Amino acid sequence: MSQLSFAGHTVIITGAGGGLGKAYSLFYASRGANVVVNDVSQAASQKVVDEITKAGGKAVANTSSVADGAAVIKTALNAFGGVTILINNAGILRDKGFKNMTDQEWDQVQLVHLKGAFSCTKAVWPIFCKQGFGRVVNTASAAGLYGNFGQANYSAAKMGLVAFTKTLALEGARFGIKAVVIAPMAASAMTETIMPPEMLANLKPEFVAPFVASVTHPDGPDASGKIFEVGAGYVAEVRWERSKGAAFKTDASFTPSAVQEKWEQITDFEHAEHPQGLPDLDIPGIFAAGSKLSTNAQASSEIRFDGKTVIITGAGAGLGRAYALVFAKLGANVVVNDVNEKTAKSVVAEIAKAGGKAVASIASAEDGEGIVKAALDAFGGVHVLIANAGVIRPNAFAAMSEREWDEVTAVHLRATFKCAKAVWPIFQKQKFGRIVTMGSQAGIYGLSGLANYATAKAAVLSLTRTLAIEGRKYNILANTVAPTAGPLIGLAQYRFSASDHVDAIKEEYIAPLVGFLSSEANEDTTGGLFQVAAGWIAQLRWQRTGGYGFPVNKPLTPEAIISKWSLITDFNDGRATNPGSTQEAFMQIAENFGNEADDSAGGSGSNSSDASSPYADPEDSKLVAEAKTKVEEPLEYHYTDRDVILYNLGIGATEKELQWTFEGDDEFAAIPTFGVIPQFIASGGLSLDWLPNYNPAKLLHGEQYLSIKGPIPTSGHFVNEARLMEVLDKGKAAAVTSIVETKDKATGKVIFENQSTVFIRGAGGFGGKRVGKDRGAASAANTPPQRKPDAVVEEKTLPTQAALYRLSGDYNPLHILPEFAAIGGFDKPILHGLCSFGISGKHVVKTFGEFKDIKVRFVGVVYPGETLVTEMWREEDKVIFTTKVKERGTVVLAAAAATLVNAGAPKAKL
Ligand SMILES: CCCCCCC[C@@H](O)CC(=O)SCCNC(=O)CCNC(=O)[C@H](O)C(C)(C)COP(=O)(O)OP(=O)(O)OC[C@H]1O[C@@H](n2cnc3c(N)ncnc32)[C@H](O)[C@@H]1OP(=O)(O)O
Repeated sequence: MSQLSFAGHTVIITGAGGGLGKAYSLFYASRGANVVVNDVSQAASQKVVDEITKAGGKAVANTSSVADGAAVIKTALNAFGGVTILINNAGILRDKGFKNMTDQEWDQVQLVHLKGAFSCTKAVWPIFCKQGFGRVVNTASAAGLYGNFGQANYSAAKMGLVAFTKTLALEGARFGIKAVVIAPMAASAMTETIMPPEMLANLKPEFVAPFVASVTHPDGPDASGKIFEVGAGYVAEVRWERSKGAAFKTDASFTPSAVQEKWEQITDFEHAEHPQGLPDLDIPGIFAAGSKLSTNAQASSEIRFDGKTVIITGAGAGLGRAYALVFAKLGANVVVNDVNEKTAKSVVAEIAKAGGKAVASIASAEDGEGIVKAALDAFGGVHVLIANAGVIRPNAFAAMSEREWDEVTAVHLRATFKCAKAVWPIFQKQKFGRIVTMGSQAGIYGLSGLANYATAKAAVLSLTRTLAIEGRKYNILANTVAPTAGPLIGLAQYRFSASDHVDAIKEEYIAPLVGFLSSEANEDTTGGLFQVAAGWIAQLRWQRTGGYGFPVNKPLTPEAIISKWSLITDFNDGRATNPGSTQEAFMQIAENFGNEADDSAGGSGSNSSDASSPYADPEDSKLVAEAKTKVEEPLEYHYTDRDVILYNLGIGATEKELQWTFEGDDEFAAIPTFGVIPQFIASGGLSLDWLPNYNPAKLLHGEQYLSIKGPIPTSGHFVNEARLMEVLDKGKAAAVTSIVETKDKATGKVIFENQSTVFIRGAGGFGGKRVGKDRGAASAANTPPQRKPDAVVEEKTLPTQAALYRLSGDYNPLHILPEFAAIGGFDKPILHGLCSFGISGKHVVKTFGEFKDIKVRFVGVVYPGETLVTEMWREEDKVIFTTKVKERGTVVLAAAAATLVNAGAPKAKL
């Protein structure tokens, strides 16, 4: 297709001074658009504007807060006379564990993300409606979709924007307005801490901008109301998936215990459905089917709440009242919160009359502390929070006032936050707590006329998910229930006119689910979202298409995205998944790291120089020959006693071995295998992304050879010179050997030579040679002789061994991050090859004395905590050895040997 042009369009991009916003600005400008670069930083926005104008584009800066949308839009009107596209991108982070999150940290995040998107969209809306064209892109996040530890505020805001977008799409359709929401994955503070730089390079904002351009162009695909995850060249669509659920007879046997009894059926996704909007339920049909069922079976022990105190906000009427009555009937002490004193007190009286225990708490639901105090004063504790309070201020988005927006978000969202905050320390301390929050179908699917309500309800959902994540280890379980009940909400959602249906949407049909989720009988359901109506309960989860991974070594374009649209949006091709957490979602994106186009090999040649490599080989393919010519900058390594001790400890030296762990010892020294440490930044940093299908998670250390050419100082300043030495094509895998010379910076004397081979699974098949050259001791087969070993040393590694060893410089997440290890194909993080190498090398030193070189092949993985058994055979000046894992009886180090310094004087200090 021909290049999409944005000539004649004016695009407003908020938060455009850096990162994604900047990438969007540059991209739109490069395609002919007028760009308004909004950022509160004058310097940052002006810099982007300058960059655009210098390149011949058109842009102006705006520095207003996004909460003042009118001021942002005014700049577009003044400079360009109109606006056609709005990208709500501005955002801030105030990450904090929930326990320590302040009101201010909560409010600031909501202000920028939610109120900012509302305000800017409100300001463009009448213009879009009038001109019959408009595009809005809102920025969510994986944290919003799945919840994320330490981001209760951010997750909530981001998920709020999902339902906001869906509602805009519904309301905008008849005006030619389309709204799309993306969850971009781009390099951020979060990923920086867990990803090596070569992985971060995959998360460039330039992989997101073309997607945004594609869905905002008038000729782009219709993605209105849809959700996409975008990053690292990977694009996939996300939608809700709902279990078929379970039906109940709506008589007195519809209890929390009846819900427990059918839990498996409720959460069975075998015949899942994919409703995309409202009305999605045949409420009268569901109700009629339920009434034909026989009495509901009950779980073996009845769910009761004796001795438990339950806070219910907004409990003076409707759903809250129904919950209060059920909890009281089941033995709970109930705190009936409501702003309306009369109704709250009448519910308390109703409970008392039936022999139950309840007190009223007359307060705004935002007064979490006050409500909790009422519970403590009356009952001395609190165990369950049902965050139910809500108001409804329906209005078309075009007419919705700021006040209507603020009131709804305050009562639904801020109040839920405040009440959860108030119960949290109590729940944490007593290691028990149940939280049920109220979602809504409007929050799931969006709903015309309820932009404020839908947004707040979706935000509550992700706040709850984050509470579930953070609360799990304290036995605090948090779930969201999306009820269809009550004349107000139920009828608003289903637009029933006939009063016949009022029976089907009774509030008491929601309470049994809320009761089960709040009970001790619920031992592990947390972070869930349930739809419930008229005697039917189902669970929802996300479903994501298999998506499409674009090559990461080529600039991504909107045209390329459009050409793969059917793959990006196909939920039925057998590749769809159900990510359940931000980490899982990220793993799928990370699989695209290293996805390179075949024709890229040796591509622009920008990395190569004409200099030939000392390791050039006529049998090398062009790809390998070019890679070998690259000359790396020398890398310095500076270390002290402390680094030596840390390394020695990392390979199992003990407090009794003072020569290795106490800098004041007369014989204080590095264990000789320390020689692999100074060079690691150089060999480990060699770029391998020129290999086809290179994926760092699939890299394993294959072999190591270390030659010690001078005494090892206990502190020093070295320089490393690294080269690519050999690249072998092992069919499915590539084996790449580098050589590094480590010299003393002051004297230039070579101290160590290392040859390291890495084995990259899935990166073979590029047509290189298969068998390497004889590299002497570095590639020797070192077959053990046919006799029993001369010495055997056994050592149990620590479960924390990899966590400790990595501090010596190999921060590869494979050794610490379960998600990353999973991408590599392992159940859990594995031990560094060089850690096992060091431990076995230490066994050789302790048994036979110092060595001047050592070589191993890593033939099996070791898990931290396993026992290593080094079997050694003395053969003249060599010690040949094999290392096994005792627990599994597998060989992990083979073809291994060390050449002794003083072959005549074996030292047996075991
Ligand atoms: C300091 C420098 C930078 C280093 C960066 C390192 C970063 C670190 O953080 C990473 C790590 O520490 S990873 C942990 C340590 N390593 C391991 O645990 C790997 C253990 N080994 C294995 O799993 C397999 O042997 C495995 C997977 C390696 C091979 O198993 P298979 O695929 O079953 O191989 P196989 O069929 O037996 O052989 C295929 C061809 O490959 C050659 N080969 C096998 N093992 C090799 C190895 N370890 N190293 C090099 N080549 C190896 C075989 O000879 C065979 O070649 P050919 O087909 O020509 O005969």
